Amino acid sequence: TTTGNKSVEVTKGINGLEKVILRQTHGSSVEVYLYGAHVTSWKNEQGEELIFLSSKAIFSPPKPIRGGIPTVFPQFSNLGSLQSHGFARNRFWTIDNKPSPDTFKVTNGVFVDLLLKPTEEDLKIWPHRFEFRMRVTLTPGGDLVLTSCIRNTDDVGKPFTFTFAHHTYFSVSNISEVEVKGMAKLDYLDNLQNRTRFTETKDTITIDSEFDRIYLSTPKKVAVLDHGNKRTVFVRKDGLPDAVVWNPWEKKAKTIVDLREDEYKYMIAVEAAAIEKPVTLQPGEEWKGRLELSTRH
Ligand SMILES: O=P(O)(O)OC[C@H]1O[C@H](O)[C@H](O)[C@@H](O)[C@@H]1O
Repeated sequence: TTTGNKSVEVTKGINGLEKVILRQTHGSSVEVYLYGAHVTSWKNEQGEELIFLSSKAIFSPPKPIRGGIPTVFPQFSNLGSLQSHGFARNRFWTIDNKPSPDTFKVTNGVFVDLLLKPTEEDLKIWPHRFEFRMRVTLTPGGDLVLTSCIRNTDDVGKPFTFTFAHHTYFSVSNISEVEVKGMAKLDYLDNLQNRTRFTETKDTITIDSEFDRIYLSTPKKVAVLDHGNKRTVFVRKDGLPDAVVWNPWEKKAKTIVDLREDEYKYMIAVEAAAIEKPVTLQPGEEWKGRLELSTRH
């Protein structure tokens, strides 16, 4: 355990892209790139990396960063006419130094507030004015919390509808050592079978081939156990009823240019999402979502 001061540092990351480093007194840290509001690192107090980042990740716009926590908005996957997973993950966000005080609850963690607003170019592909604020917090105990607030700022009276995911890639010792708990008896849409709906029969999910499912209306708490390094990450979520579980496995991994061939073994994506029931916002309305990742409880 290292001790130091808690801090927020804005610095240059890979390829000169700006990133923010959050540090807590007991040694935990988080890194988030302004490009995509993309978390690329979360370390516990022992300095262990909890988030998977591809060794072949391309930090070069417009390519989204492979690994970390991409922000999927306003469209999950190909469920619409936009590019896969929408555009929030490959836009430059800004640091919001003055979020309105009622946007996020006061916390005693270290945090940074990020903001995305559509450009005129964005409005051509998705004609809706919005403000997407995301607060990235590292709590005193080393938990990572992402709080999102999306507001319809359209003044001509048009609602809009979106799907959403925090596409979290967890770092694991080996995929064969991993269990995901919390999906027992839930319905899911299988992305590998045209999103056909099934009901989960197993209490615990283990993965030994390509896996790509949207579990529907899951509990607020899901656990990702890694027996290889005796670590469990607890995923807590609010406003994000669904959970995507994804591993490309060997064959699909070979088709992903920014993933090393064997790296599918060292990752699992467990994504807090709102997919089955898209969110609609009337002008002036806002939506809030929350994801909390913890190794302690
Ligand atoms: O390659 P990307 O566009 O980043 O998508 C990566 C993956 O994201 C989600 O987990 C989807 O369920 C998968 O079908 C998709 O392959």
